[in-house]
Amino acid sequence: MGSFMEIRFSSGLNLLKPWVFSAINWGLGLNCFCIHGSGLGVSREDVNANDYKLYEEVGEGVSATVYRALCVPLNEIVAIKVLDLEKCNNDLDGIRREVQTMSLIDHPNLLRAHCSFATGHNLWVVMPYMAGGSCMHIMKSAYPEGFEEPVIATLLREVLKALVYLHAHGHIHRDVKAGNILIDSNGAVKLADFGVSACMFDTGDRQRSRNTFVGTPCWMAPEVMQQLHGYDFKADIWSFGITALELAHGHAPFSKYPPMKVLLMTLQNAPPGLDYERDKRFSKSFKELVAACLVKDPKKRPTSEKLLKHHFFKHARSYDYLGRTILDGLAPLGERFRVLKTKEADLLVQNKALYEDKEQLSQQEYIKGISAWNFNLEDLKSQAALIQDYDDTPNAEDQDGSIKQRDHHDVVGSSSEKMSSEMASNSIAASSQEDGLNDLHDLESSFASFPIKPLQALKGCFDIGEDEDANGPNWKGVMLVESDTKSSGPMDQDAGRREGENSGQSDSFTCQVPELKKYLSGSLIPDRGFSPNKVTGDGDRDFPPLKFPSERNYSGPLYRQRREANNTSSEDASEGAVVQRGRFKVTSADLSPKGPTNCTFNPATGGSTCPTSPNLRASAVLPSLQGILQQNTMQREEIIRLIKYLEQNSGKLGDLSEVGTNDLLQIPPSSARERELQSQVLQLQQGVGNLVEELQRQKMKNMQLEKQLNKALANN
Ligand SMILES: Nc1ncnc2c1ncn2[C@@H]1O[C@H](COP(=O)(O)OP(=O)(O)OP(=O)(O)O)[C@@H](O)[C@H]1O
Repeated sequence: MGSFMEIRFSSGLNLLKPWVFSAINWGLGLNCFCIHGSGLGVSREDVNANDYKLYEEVGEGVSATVYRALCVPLNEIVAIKVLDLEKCNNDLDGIRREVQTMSLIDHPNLLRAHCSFATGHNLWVVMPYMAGGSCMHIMKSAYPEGFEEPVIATLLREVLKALVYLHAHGHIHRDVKAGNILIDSNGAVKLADFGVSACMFDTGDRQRSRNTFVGTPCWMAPEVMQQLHGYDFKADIWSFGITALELAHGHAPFSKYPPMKVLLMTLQNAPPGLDYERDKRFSKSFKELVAACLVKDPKKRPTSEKLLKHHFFKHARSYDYLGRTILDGLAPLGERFRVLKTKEADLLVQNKALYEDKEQLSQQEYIKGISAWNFNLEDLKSQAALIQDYDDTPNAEDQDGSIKQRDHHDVVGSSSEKMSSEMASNSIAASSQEDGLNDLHDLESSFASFPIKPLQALKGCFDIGEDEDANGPNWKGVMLVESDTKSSGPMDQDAGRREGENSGQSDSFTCQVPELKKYLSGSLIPDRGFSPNKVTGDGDRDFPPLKFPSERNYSGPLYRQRREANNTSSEDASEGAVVQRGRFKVTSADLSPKGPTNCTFNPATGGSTCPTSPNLRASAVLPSLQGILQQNTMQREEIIRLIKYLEQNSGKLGDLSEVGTNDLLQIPPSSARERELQSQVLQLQQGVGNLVEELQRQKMKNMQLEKQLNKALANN
């Protein structure tokens, strides 16, 4: 740990108002953290606010404002980060960590604090003034489409040197992003913001903090999001890779999506990367570097030390190159910051109708790329509720070189559009709601049983990170309420990376539907009565599993509407496709003309293997076709009977199919049994939906056969 020293606060003071607590520790007991031999060249134990003259604002974070300032005794320009301790609520540990780390680090590529002290309910952190500002601000002001490769190589190499140092000292930065890469007037690069950094050697609470969400969603490594096994310094390598993409495109991948969607996309999709076609302007070595960092399995990511030796860094220049290129002609930092702030304020006004209070703040913070975005459960629930089916192709879009206009303005605009359209769809589902905000609240309350670890909960409904194994899809029943929060599958999707990128796939979420063995083979009516337990079972199966792509199992009416709308899916209707649902298997080959003979109908399976031909004789075809028709009619009747049966046997099921899953979830389950029953009812509901879908499919098939029949009759 070298010079890293530990400064502890008295835990007995925790009940005090945070800023009082901090002022005591910063202002009295520990005074200020002064750096001996710092850039200011002095050691002062008695610094206070009177020694500084604050000038204009040059930056803003979630709980801090940064000013250009003059250190009067030394007549030197500095930056002062003013943290409002009242706003920080209980995150004193984070502040302490930041100040502590900033005071103790000693590396030319890390922003070191000169000193810090409490004044009123603020904490002032005095640091070197980085006149160029952050890379994010520079891009927003002058390079909305990102930097050229030599600039990126130069910036990244400096950042990597900082990471090598931090990692060697057992620290994880946890918030590597363009907004935290600062440049001084000469082009020197420093990684800043240790507000969420963590020490690998920590124990107790601090160790536990590595099992929490920390960072900014777009830059956050999958293992950080997952909260399963904790994470280590490799999380910084992922963020470093995302930062590389950010510097290349002017925005981070997925930056236009709401936070929850970003989390899910990061977990579910192939890792983002530079596209060999669309990002032609970048070298192969850059693409390789990004690909090496953005591997989902942290163990497969290189260390910062190894990465520093990557041949991509041969493109790097000395830092004064940055001064001559990207800083050249830029307005003073304060002025740039003011312009950007005005833009943001205008957009806030425009979007006021869409966002209110917390939601607005949260969304805006997220859009600004502020670290430690508020990941509280309520926010996550509402974000999750706003997620729509994956009908878009985020990867393709994010990697599309043609869509690189994301300055702040555009990002806010697109997000708000998305939010509004998502709210609109949800309000269709919840018909009684008057506006988008009400929708949001209602949707939030509908997540009464949303488990504490949201992403693990989502495993239950989105099958996060679990690939289908070689033997077929993972065939877990949907258990929204009682989902197994422990299970996790292999996260490494490297193999699929290139396919994902090239096809622009969206990697739709899939909801696994429960087993319906009894109803998809043999009689449609269960012979030993209907037992919900059987449905949830995971026993032997003699039929191919069903998957409903892009469906949320908790969206009530919306879910049903979507499925109904999809009933005429191309899968079933298209010629040449193999349609396989339980015992029904129809191929285009089966329907195509083959010859006058071999016309068979298997009443046991109901499957058609009956060829047709212009020369076919009606006498040969008709009995089979009539048989099929009859079979379909029977099946239809059976399905209807089954629906009635289910309605009778599960009491409220008839009502449930009307009210939707959301309403179900609004009733807080008081016992484990109740929860179990609730999840069984959900499964039953899905079973019914499943059967209805099957019925529709049969209808379609019927129609096709009728057509064939008519055609055959006409030919004869
Ligand atoms: N020493 C500095 N010199 C010049 N500008 C700075 C300096 N430190 C910070 N800034 C500017 O202020 C912004 C906010 O600072 P900082 O990131 O430290 O605050 P924060 O509250 O931790 O923000 P966040 O959590 O969003 O990263 C930075 O993005 C940068 O543009």
